[in-house]
Amino acid sequence: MTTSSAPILITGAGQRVGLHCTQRLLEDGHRVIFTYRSERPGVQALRDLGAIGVFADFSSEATILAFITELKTRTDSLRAIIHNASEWLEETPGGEAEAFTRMVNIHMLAPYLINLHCAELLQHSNPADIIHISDDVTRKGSSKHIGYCASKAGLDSLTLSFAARYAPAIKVNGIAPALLLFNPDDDAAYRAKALAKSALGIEPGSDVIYQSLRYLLDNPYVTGTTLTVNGGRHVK
Ligand SMILES: NC(=O)C1=CN([C@@H]2O[C@H](COP(=O)(O)OP(=O)(O)OC[C@H]3O[C@@H](n4cnc5c(N)ncnc54)[C@H](OP(=O)(O)O)[C@@H]3O)[C@@H](O)[C@H]2O)C=CC1
Ligand SMILES: Nc1nc2c(c(=O)[nH]1)N=C([C@H](O)[C@@H](O)CO)CN2
Repeated sequence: MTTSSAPILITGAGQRVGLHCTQRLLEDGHRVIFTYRSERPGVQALRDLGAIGVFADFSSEATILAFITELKTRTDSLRAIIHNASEWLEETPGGEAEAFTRMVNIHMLAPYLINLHCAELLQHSNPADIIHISDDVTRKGSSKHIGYCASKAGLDSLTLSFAARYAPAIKVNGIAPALLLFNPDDDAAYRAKALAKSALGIEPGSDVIYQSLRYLLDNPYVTGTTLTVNGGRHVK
């Protein structure tokens, strides 16, 4: 399989899923530009592997536009754009509106503005892809992460709209995972409860997202689709 010389852009790749997928894409022979907000060991590890790290804070229109401007000084072409950056915030007393606004900006405004302003960078790639990392929770809602779920549902809508707008030049798809990786502070009771929610009952890790990315990048006949990667939560 020949890989395009144009780099893949992936957001929020300093840790966890984004870090793993970036490492796998580099192993596949892709060039990668990744964004980070915090300087983490994973950021330097990716630089050491030859990836280009660009600072980005997607919490406001101004900082999103500043990133787009900086990106265009680093490349004049892209093979794909993968929107992975995310915050998973619960409703907290007095902090609801601020958290809601942050997540709408990260999960909706950033993909929206980047897709609008950076589609031109994809024009010389064939195939060209935009991939939104969403969440299976949009299927039924979430009583504990109302704003998060709503913002991810908005991202699912962007998948449909941009797929229609950019076809046939650019494929636009989503991936909707359920539990992938626990967080360090998840206790045993939470872990058991989360595992019991799916038919397959496992913590799959990040590679199931890389495998989904690989499928979407390689398949010429899929657009406007959001892949469910949830261990069978919907049949439990
Ligand atoms: N982990 C899981 O089990 C699941 C994950 N998902 C989705 O999969 C994707 C990857 O998940 P995971 O790896 O756990 O994600 P993380 O929670 O680790 O977040 C990924 C990155 O997003 C970046 N980020 C957060 N806020 C901002 C911001 N305002 N501006 C720029 N970057 C920001 C962070 O960057 P930095 O560290 O540099 O600050 C962080 O490293 C996400 O979209 C998530 O919603 C969906 C379902 C389950
Ligand atoms: N940005 C993030 N989004 C999500 C995370 C995370 O750690 N960061 N984690 C989850 C949970 O694993 C959830 O799927 C468990 O039911 C959801 N989104």
